[in-house]
Amino acid sequence: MSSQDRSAWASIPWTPFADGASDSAADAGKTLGWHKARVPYAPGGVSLQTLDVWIPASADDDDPTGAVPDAGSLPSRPGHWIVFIHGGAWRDSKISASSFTPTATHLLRAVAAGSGSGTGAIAGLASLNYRLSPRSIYDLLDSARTAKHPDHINDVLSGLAFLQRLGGATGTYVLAGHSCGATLSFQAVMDPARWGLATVLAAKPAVLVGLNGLYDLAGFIASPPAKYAHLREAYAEFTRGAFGDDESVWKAACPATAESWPDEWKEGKRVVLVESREDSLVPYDQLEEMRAYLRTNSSLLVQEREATGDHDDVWEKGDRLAEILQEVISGL
Ligand SMILES: N[C@@H](CC(=O)c1ccccc1NC=O)C(=O)O
Repeated sequence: MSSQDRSAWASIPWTPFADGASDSAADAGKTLGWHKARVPYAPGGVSLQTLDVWIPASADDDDPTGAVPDAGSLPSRPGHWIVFIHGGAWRDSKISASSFTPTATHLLRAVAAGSGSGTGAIAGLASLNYRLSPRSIYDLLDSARTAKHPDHINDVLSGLAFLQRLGGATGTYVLAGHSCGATLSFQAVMDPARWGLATVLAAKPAVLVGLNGLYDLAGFIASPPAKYAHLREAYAEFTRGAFGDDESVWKAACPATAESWPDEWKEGKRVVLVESREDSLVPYDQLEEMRAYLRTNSSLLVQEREATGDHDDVWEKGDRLAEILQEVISGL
């Protein structure tokens, strides 16, 4: 860890993470853990090159007078890390790392209730921001919103590497991503040289969890399923916005069309694909294509889990996502 890493980490204090929405009045306001919001992970970086971290309260922290962890420390807990990458078509500034908050609440509540200890223990949670592509010309005035592939994946890898230098997300950890965040999760286990990058991770994740993911943009744009045909222009617009006009770049970047990448993921154990049949923005076909690719091109264990509701419900509610992540963690 460099002194630059140390001061970036220490620049954000730990704050108590309280149970804001517990059904049980007795639990409301209970400290579930400690939270750091928007920690800068890139030296001299912009507002979106930041990450959030949550650490479960330990038994010692139950004392209401228990001291807040030192801003320079990353308290160590037994168990596994989960890292989340949000979606929003590489451009929606209303969606950020904080979209993991409902899920983090459910997970840390389970830890506090004792159902998340032992084999299913959680060492920490992280959620990454990354620079976005412009949605309109006005966004070009904001240096956090002028990203073009591979800037998004570059930021994701930089955030992960930073967290690992601090001692988080080491060992056997889980990387989960929603929508274009699922695309980014799969890109994160490919050789960074594919993107002309040299970012070194201490370890890649052992499990990927793709939620309502985008896995083949060129295929969707060429022939969208009938019920989603009205979205073709929207897909073409955000795909060009993120990757440019060259279709071969889209194919090389998407995990269901990029060639023979599973060989580059030595740590890979398992892929969990989650999709809702009620998703009005991403068709189930994307999951099916990803599953077929993995069955043909890898010996990874591929599992499918259903979610309900529309595209964003899975992270807006967070209960089903927490359940899936707990199941994944207890299988490690
Ligand atoms: N609200 C988004 C739309 C969006 O996120 C989206 C639309 C269609 C398919 C996938 C999407 N998001 C994936 O990250 C936007 O502003 O473009």
